[in-house]
Amino acid sequence: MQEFIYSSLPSRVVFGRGSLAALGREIELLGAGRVLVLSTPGHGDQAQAAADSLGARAAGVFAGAVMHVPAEIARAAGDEARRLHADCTLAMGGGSTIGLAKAVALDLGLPILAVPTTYAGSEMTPIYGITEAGAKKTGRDARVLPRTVIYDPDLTLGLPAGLSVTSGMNAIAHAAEGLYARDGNPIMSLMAEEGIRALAQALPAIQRRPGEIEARDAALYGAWLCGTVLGNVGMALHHKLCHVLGGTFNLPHAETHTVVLPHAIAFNAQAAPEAMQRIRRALGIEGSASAAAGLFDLARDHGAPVALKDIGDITEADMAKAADLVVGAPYWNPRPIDAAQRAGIHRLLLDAYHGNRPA
Ligand SMILES: NC(=O)c1ccc[n+]([C@@H]2O[C@H](COP(=O)([O-])OP(=O)(O)OC[C@H]3O[C@@H](n4cnc5c(N)ncnc54)[C@H](O)[C@@H]3O)[C@@H](O)[C@H]2O)c1
Ligand SMILES: O=C(O)CCC(=O)CC(=O)O
Repeated sequence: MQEFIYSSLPSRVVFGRGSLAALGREIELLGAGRVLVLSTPGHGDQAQAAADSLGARAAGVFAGAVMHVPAEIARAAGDEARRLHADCTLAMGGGSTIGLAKAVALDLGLPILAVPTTYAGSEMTPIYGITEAGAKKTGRDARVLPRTVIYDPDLTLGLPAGLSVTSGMNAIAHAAEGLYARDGNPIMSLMAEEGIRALAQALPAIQRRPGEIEARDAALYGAWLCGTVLGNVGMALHHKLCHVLGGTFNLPHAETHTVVLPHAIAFNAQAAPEAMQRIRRALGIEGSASAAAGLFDLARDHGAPVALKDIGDITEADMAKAADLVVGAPYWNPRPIDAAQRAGIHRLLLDAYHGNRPA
């Protein structure tokens, strides 16, 4: 057995169909009396309904969350929280909304109650990301970890099939990198493998029938596990690539993870054989396909994009700039990233750009 250190993060999870009904009780347990409800612009009505259900404990609604948390939006939400004398935020939505709550927590120390409606996993992590002047800055801070998370699969029934698959792949990416994290441990590996298995089984069912609650339930369970892994152990090359592509080239988050993951896994395959075995097992691969090819097939066969050129305003020439940014400030990786790897990273990005299936 490898040597390891295991410490768990303090958060309370309420899971199950209809669990949003426990919102009032959970806010009361947090001792909050002036809750600012956050959402994206498209979900202002849902946020308002949650605020209405809280009655006098609600201070207001800020429905301005935007992907990758632009710094000016974070400042505007913080100003609104100050103006309303908020003592807590309720983040109802995907990673963008939860990310905005985290930016407010970083600024004002307000506790977060998160109600995730995608599979991105941010609700289980003390990781924040804020984008300013074309660069995404990420960090870890205990203040941004949501205190309470309500997982209600009913709220995910309206998530379109396409976004469900890419968001699920985003979650799978957290677990896949957790399997070879520098600070990995056996508990996180168990969670990672189970999280990938749950999502790999649920996503095809959701794509066939987006309204099937059993599959939604399993996907949210998988997202919880994968998010927990991301929160507890370090990220590596795959996340670095996605942070550069999202922060600098404004590519959509979940789609970028979906396209890049097979290529990052292929790049790391020889350096992390046990992780590859676990990913293959979790994906249910019986033949000779690699973990990387299995992930590519899971995305391609269920309607998700597999090429960067198809998901945003980005050119083949941008891949060289992205490679420079990744190599210039790398995250730890099982296959170390230094200047000598630049050509390999550039090749990886070109494969992702064109949507080539990894061997
Ligand atoms: N810090 C972390 O640990 C962490 C982890 C994962 C992702 N993130 C961040 O999260 C962001 C991406 O989050 P995301 O992929 O969840 O996307 P998102 O939150 O931007 O949501 C995507 C779109 O789907 C809509 N939506 C959300 N839930 C819905 C539902 N149930 N039904 C219908 N529509 C719904 C949203 O309104 C939005 O328009 C990125 O900024 C990323 O960096 C952070
Ligand atoms: O933008 C953030 O909040 C960081 C995102 C992160 O670390 C996980 C991810 O890329 O999905």
